[in-house]
Amino acid sequence: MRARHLRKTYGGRVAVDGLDLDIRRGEIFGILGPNGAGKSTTVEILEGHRRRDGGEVEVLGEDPGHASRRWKSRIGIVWQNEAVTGELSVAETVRHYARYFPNPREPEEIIHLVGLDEKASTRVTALSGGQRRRVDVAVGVIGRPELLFLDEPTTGFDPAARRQFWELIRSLARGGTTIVLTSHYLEEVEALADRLAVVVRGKVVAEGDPATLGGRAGARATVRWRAPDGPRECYTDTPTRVIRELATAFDGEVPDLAVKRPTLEDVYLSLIEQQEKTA
Ligand SMILES: Nc1ncnc2c1ncn2[C@@H]1O[C@H](COP(=O)(O)OP(=O)(O)OP(=O)(O)O)[C@@H](O)[C@H]1O
Repeated sequence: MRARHLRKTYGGRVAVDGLDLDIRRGEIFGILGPNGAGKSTTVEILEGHRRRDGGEVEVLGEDPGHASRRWKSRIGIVWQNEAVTGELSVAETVRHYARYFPNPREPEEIIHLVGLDEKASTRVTALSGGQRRRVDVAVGVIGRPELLFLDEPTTGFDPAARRQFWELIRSLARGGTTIVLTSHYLEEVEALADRLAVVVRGKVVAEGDPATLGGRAGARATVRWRAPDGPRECYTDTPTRVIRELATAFDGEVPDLAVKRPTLEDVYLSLIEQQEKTA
C-alpha cells in the first residue's frame, strides 16, 4: 500500500497535508499522532470511504477512490466508534455480516477468537462497552480480509481482554493479514507493530520500527540506585560499565538498582514536543 502527497481539506482547513506512506504486505503497521493529526482521515481515504483532494493512493493494487466490489471484500474495517448495535444477538450479528463476503470465516470460530462464546446468544445492546468492541472486531475479520484496518480497536477493553486481542491480531498477522493499526495506546503499538509512522498536522514526521524510532536504540540509559546518603541516578551511554563499577563499590547487590531506556512513549512525546516548537 502506498500513498504519495496525500491531501485532504475540510472547508478550507487542511487535515492531511502531503502525507507519504508505504505499508508492506503482511506487516502490522501502527499509525500514531495527537488528536486531530489526520490519522482517521488518512485511514478513511485508504479504505475508500473518503475522497481525497490530491495525491496518489494504491491499496491492494487499486485506487481506493475507484475501487471494485471485489476489492472491498478483501478489506476489513474496525471503525473508531462502535459500529455494531441493534437487537440481534452476537451470533446473529456475526452471521449477518458473514453473508456480505464471498469466503467468510466460520462465525462460531470468530466468536470464539474474540472471547465471546458465553455471550453468543446475548443481544449486542445488552453487552458491556468492551464486549461490544469485540463484536466490532469479529465483524471486521469475518470476511477473511487480506488487509485489516483497526482504528483504536481496544478502547474500553480491560487489560486481560487487551492481551487476548493482541494475540488475535498476532495470529491474523501470522496467517498473512496486513494490519493497519491506529491507537493512542503506545504500549499496544509497541507490542504489535512491525513498523509505525507518527503523524502530526497531516504529515508523517517519523517512521520506523518501535525499537529504534527517533534514535531510541542509541539513546542514553538512566541508571538509578540507592547510595547510603540517598537515591542517585546517572545518564550514560555505557550502563553495563556503570553497573560493574557500582557492583564493585557495593561489593555485591546494589540497593534499588534500575536501568531505564526511553520508552516508546518518551520518544513519541519528545517528537510531538519538537514538532510543536517548530510550528
Ligand atoms: N467530517 C469532517 N468535517 C470537517 N472537519 C473534519 C472532519 N473530520 C475530521 N475533521 C478535521 O480534520 C482534522 C483531522 O481529523 P482526524 O479525525 O483525521 O484526526 P485524528 O488524527 O484521527 O484524530 P483523533 O486521534 O482525535 O481520532 C481535525 O482538525 C478534524 O477536526
